Amino acid sequence: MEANTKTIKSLGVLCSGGDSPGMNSAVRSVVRTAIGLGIEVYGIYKGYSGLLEGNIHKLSLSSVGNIIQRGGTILDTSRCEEFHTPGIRQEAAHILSRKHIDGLVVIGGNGSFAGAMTLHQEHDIPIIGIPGTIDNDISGTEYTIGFNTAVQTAVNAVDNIRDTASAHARTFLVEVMGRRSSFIALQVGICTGAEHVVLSNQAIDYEKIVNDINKGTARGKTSSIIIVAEGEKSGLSYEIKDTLMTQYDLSVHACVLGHIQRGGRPTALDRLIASQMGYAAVQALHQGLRCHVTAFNKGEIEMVPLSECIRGKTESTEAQLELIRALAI
Ligand SMILES: Nc1ncnc2c1ncn2[C@@H]1O[C@H](COP(=O)(O)OP(=O)(O)OP(=O)(O)O)[C@@H](O)[C@H]1O
Ligand SMILES: O=P(O)(O)OC[C@H]1O[C@](O)(CO)[C@@H](O)[C@@H]1O
Ligand SMILES: [Mg+2]
Repeated sequence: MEANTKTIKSLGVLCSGGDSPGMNSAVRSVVRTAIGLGIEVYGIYKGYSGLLEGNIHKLSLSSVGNIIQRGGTILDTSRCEEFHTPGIRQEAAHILSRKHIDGLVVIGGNGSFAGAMTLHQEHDIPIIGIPGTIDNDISGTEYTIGFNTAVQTAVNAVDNIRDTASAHARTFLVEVMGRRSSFIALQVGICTGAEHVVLSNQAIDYEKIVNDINKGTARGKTSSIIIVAEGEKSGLSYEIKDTLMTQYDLSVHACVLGHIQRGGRPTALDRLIASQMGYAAVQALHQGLRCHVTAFNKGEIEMVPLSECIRGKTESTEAQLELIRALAI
C-alpha cells in the first residue's frame, strides 16, 4: 500500500473505551488547534460505534467552550465489539471517505489503539492516537490522560475510609480500578500509607497479608488499609475478605471504589497534558505523520509509532512495592 501523503483538510476526532478525566481538555485542544490551522473538524460521537452509525457532526470553536474542566467526554464513548471484524472496519473507512474526512484523532486506551492500528493498516487512514485511560497501561508512553485524576479520587476516598477505620480500629480492603493492571493500586498504596497492596492477576499471598496486618497491630497501629487491584472483573476484594474471615479468623471490611474513579473534574496535570497532546496530535497530522501516538516520556510529548503503543505496558512494580513495604514498617 502506498504511503498516504495527502494534505489533511478535514479530520475526525473520537473517544473510545472507558472515558477518562481530561478527554474533554484533549478534544478542546484538537478542535481549536485544527481550526487555527484551517482544518475542518468533525466530532465522531460514541467512539467506533458512532463512526459506524455515521454519528458525525462538524465542530466549531464554541462547540468546545467551557469543557476543559469537565469530566466524561462531550463526544461520548463506547466499547464496540463489531470493530474487531474486518468487514465492519471497511464500512467505517467508507463512511469516513463519504464524509471527506482525511484523518482521525483517536483518544482512548490500548484497545482503542489496536482498533486504530488495524484501521490504518487496512485502509491507509492517517491516525494519531492520544493516550486517554485511567489505567495508564499503554506501552510506549509513561503517562495516559486521566490517571492522575483517578489516583487523586481514589486517594481522597481511602483517606475517608482511613478516618473511620482508625476510629473503630478496623482493617479495610479497598479495591481500585485498573483492568489487568496495578498502576492505580500502587500509586494509591503509596499515597495513602497502605499496609499492603494486592497486585492484579497475581497469586494472593494470604500469609503475607495477615502478617502485615498483625505486624501493624502489634506495634500499636489503629487501622490497616490493604489496596486491592481489580483483576478481570471487580469484586475480588469481597473474595479476599471472605477468605481472611473464614480461614484466618480476621475481621475485615471491603469497599469497592468502582466508577467514581473514572468521573470528576480533571486535575491540573491531566488538563495540561491533554492540552499539549491535543495540540501535538493535530500538528503531527498537519506535518504528515500518519500512524503515531502523542506519548509522554521523560517530561515531554514525543511522537511514537502507534505500533509501539498497542501492547500492554510491562509493569515495573518492584520499586513501588519496596517503597510501600519500607514505609508501612
Ligand atoms: N484488536 C482490536 N481490533 C479492532 N478493534 C479493537 C481491538 N481492540 C479493541 N478494539 C476497539 O476498541 C474499543 C475499546 O477497547 P477497550 O475496551 O480495550 O478499551 P481501551 O481503549 O483499552 O480503554 P480502557 O481500557 O481505558 O477502557 C473496543 O470496544 C473495540 O471497539
Ligand atoms: O466501565 P466498564 O466498561 O465496566 O469498564 C471498567 C474498566 O474500565 C476501566 O475503568 C478503564 O476505563 C478499567 O479500569 C476497568 O476495569
Ligand atoms: Mg485498556
